[in-house]
Formats: sequence, C-alpha cells, structure tokens
Amino acid sequence: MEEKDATPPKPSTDTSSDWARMAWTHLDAVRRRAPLVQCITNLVSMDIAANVLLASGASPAMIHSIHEIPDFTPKVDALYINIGTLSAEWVPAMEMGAKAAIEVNRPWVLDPVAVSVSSYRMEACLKLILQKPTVIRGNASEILALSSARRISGAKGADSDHESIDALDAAKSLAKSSGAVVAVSGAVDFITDGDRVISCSNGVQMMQKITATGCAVTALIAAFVAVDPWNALQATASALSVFGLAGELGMEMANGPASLRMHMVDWLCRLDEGTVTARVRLSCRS
Ligand SMILES: Nc1ncnc2c1ncn2[C@@H]1O[C@H](COP(=O)(O)OP(=O)(O)O)[C@@H](O)[C@H]1O
Ligand SMILES: Cc1ncsc1CCOP(=O)(O)O
Ligand SMILES: [Mg+2]
Repeated sequence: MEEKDATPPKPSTDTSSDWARMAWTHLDAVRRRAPLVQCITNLVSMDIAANVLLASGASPAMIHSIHEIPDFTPKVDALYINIGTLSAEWVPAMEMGAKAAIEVNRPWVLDPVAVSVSSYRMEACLKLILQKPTVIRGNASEILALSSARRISGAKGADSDHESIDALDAAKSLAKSSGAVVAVSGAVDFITDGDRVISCSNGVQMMQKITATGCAVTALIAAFVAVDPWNALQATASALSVFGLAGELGMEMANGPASLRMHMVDWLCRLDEGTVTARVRLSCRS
C-alpha cells in the first residue's frame, strides 16, 4: 500500500454532509493506497468479494492455507475472515490468520455467516472473537445469535429472518462484550461501538437477491478499515454507504439480480466525489 504511514483521514461528523464527505475521503484513500486485503472467505463469495475489492481500488488476495499464513498475513493491510463454507481444515487457518494479524497490529474483520445453523459454527465464531476482531458484520439473525452466544430458532441458513432494527440492542451488546465495532445490515444498516450508533440508509432491496452481497460488503469494510484503522466505526459506516450507493445506482440500470451485480461493481469503480457527497445517507443516532 502506498503512503502506508500517512495520517488516516479524520473527517468531522457534525452534519449529514460531513458524513457523506467522510465516506468520500475513505473511498478516495482506498483508491490511492490500494490496501492489500487477505480474504479467508467462503467458496460462494470469492469471486464477488474479489471483484468488489478490485473495483473499489483495493487489492484482494484469497489466500487461506496454513502453510502460507506465516509468510503472507504479516504483510497484509487487513484480514477478512468469513465462515460461510466452514469445514475442518478452514478453522485452523482462520485462527492462525487472526492471531497473525493481531500480532502485527493489522485490523481483521469477521463475517459470521449462518452462525445459527450449527453448534460447530457458533463455537468456531466465539473462539475467533476471542482473537479480538476489529469489526464484526452480519445480518440481523446472525448478530442476534452471536450476541447471545446461542443458536436462535427459525434462523434460515445464510439469509436473515429478522429486520436490522431488531438486532440493534444485540449489536451494541456484542460490541461491548467483544470490543469490536459491530455492523448489522439490512434495509437500514446500523454500525455501533457499543455507545455510538451510525445508521446508513443507502442500498436497495434487490441486493438481497444476489448471493454473497453481505460477504462482499464485509470484504469492503476490511479495505476501508485498512486505510483508517483508528476510526473503525466511521470506516465501516463509509464502506456500507458506498456499497449501498453503488447498489442504488446499479439498480437504475439493472433488469434483475444478475445485471444489478454487474452494474453495482461498475459503479464501485465509477463513483465520483460529487455523487458520493450528494447521495450517501449516513447519520448518527446517539
Ligand atoms: N431491504 C434492503 N434495502 C436496502 N439495502 C439492503 C436491504 N437488505 C440488504 N441490503 C443491503 O445488502 C447488503 C447485504 O446485506 P444483507 O442482505 O443484510 O447481508 P447478508 O447477505 O449477509 O444476509 C448490505 O449492503 C445491505 O445494506
Ligand atoms: C449461500 C451461502 N451458503 C454458504 S455461504 C453462502 C453465501 C452467503 O452470502 P451472504 O451472507 O452474503 O448472503
Ligand atoms: Mg451474510
């Protein structure tokens, strides 16, 4: 990453236009600095997550072998761990990766996909959280389950069965117990450090109809946190708003989920300062 030691952007956040400017500052920093983001992510998400990172200006690397982590992870700018297609050989890689990132003071971000479907998944996540993730981003059902450390009834695999607002208290509580910034996505995204809450109302419903959009936005959060690790709350909000805005603009040209996916990735690459500052919808709730 160029300008590795440059002072991170420190936007003021008094009005909604300040928040939108902050989102632009973060996107611009990602484009200028091209952070290297290691992704230990599920098989469904690899393509869209890598393309979303590239289109946004970051540099993705889908590298997950335990034989490579000791050499590679200390060199990355952020690590992204996603348990979506968890199996026995992935768990040691995730644990080793998180430990390696923490040892060299790099941010790491967790996506607890479908954490409620098995005790195996829940236990793997809870153990990973002991390695102090910088950010945890999940849908409402995932954050509700993780926060109580209990599988919840009615959870539908990878998709959410709840509204994001239903998981806001759970998100705050998980943020307090884990020390991570917690983001719960949905029609409105909420981002909290346990005290402050930022809400983001960018995005379109059809984003739920593209597999691994949640995984992809968590990868983008890792890139944004890489360029502003000391302001993970704000960087996470910026990533969610930029991603949602790309979805809104993509939807204006799309005929359905497949073309939305394509136009959304195009817009991540095309977004300019005027569009971001005019259309990002972030606000502080607390
Ligand atoms: N009803 C909705 N309206 C607008 N944006 C949405 C809606 N549902 C999800 N999104 C957006 O889609 C992306 C993925 O979120 P979500 O579907 O909650 O995650 P997951 O794919 O992990 O279940 C996020 O950027 C979120 O803001
Ligand atoms: C469908 C599916 N199954 C295992 S991982 C995965 C992708 C989930 O992606 P997202 O959480 O972004 O919907
Ligand atoms: Mg998900």
